[in-house]
Amino acid sequence: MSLSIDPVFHSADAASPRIEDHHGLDRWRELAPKQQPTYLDEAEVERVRSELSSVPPLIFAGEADLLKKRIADASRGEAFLLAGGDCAETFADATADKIRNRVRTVLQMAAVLTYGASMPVVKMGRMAGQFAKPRSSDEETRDGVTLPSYRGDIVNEHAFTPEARAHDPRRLLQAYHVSSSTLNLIRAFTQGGFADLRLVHEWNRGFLANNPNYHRYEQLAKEIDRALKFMDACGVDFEALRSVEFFAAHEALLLEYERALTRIDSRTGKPYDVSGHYLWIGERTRDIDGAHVDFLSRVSNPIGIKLGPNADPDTVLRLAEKLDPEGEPGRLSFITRMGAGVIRDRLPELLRTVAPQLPHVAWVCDPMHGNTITSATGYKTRRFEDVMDEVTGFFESHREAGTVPAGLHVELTGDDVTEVLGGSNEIDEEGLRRRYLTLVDPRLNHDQSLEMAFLVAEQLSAGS
Ligand SMILES: O=C[C@H](O)[C@H](O)COP(=O)(O)O
Ligand SMILES: C=C(OP(=O)(O)O)C(=O)O
Ligand SMILES: [Mn+2]
Repeated sequence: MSLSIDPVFHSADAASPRIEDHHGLDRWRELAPKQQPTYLDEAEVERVRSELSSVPPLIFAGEADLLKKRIADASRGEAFLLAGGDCAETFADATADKIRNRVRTVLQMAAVLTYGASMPVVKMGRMAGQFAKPRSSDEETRDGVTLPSYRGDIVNEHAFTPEARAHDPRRLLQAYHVSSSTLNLIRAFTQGGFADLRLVHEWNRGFLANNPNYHRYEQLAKEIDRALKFMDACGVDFEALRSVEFFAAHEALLLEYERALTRIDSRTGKPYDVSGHYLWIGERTRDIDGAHVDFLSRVSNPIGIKLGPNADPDTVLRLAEKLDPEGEPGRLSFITRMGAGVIRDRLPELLRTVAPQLPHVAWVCDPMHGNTITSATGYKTRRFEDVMDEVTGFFESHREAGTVPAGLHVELTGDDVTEVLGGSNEIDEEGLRRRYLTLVDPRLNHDQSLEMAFLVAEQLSAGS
């Protein structure tokens, strides 16, 4: 990933709705956007909007274009996309250790998947901007007290007090600065030697040595070991494998934030949302005539759309027409999140009806959001076996339809949390109590993430 940020962005017309809006970047304001905060101090919002409109971009438009090329490769089956990270990043967890652990987990998974798929893996973090959460309910009640729901650190604080839960526009600025320092460290890690393939392989050996299911993964691990020794013997330049491309992704939910961080790229004259390389529209905000689809149709980044079990072919085709009228390779990905119980019913129909008309769109599996349950002990959780079953259903459906399974999008952390049931360490309902740290959805822990990578690598190599 290029580190140079060329002076190519004009922010002049990209900031305020009062200035002529050539690109329709403020049209969303007329479309009653869903899931937005309610700010009481409009003057403060205006100050924040104005400041965010003049801060340096977090990414360079050329990087977003490069990612489009990589996603186009994935849509053709010439690469595999791996996106992973927290459901909700927090300001408090933007520490060097936690960022390193997440990047390391994605790199470790990617190394295994690269071998399994015999293809490059496009690495992406739900990181450096994943701070805004859509919620099922506007309010939360505890012991008879009702307060606004937590909507992510960019909106309010998780603590259950009226002050903490108030929507504070200054958090938009804090989110920008935390994203900036997170992305800075990600760039340092991925360009500075931390991503060295030999190092990543050593970490994977360490994971396997301690894994109770070692025998399950032993064969693949030995093959990777031999492949690396073979590369070494052939004189492969491992120095060239010390840095990797790593892209930042988040849900484009808070349109005030995304709008203020949109700039005109002077190379092309087109608007780019420079808050992250890749932006997706969530299941709750993907209405065809809604504000989110309108806004994202006007920026040139690669875009994802979440598709739940109720997504019908006609809606999906209309979304594609609006968001990607030119059928630009890599512009659009469909992130399906159906649920293990229904993916084998719902996905094949979409693949049969939609995929032939949209051959340039990448189909990605989010096996998390359709598989959320509440444990008997009261935790919002997921079963590792359901998550894996959805992944298997995804590969089966694509195999049967003759279409390309282009990637995986998962909620994970690099730490040893106990939020998802199962995996080889057999976290059970009681075990959830030990280290349940997420503020919204349950994440795979480090070991569960790697187990997933080994299991997916098997499916990828079976399909190749
Ligand atoms: O991450 C996804 C959603 O924001 C999350 O699942 C919503 O959770 P809720 O149903 O608890 O509001
Ligand atoms: C909100 C999310 O997902 P979805 O829109 O698919 O529910 C998410 O990815 O955290
Ligand atoms: Mn989530």
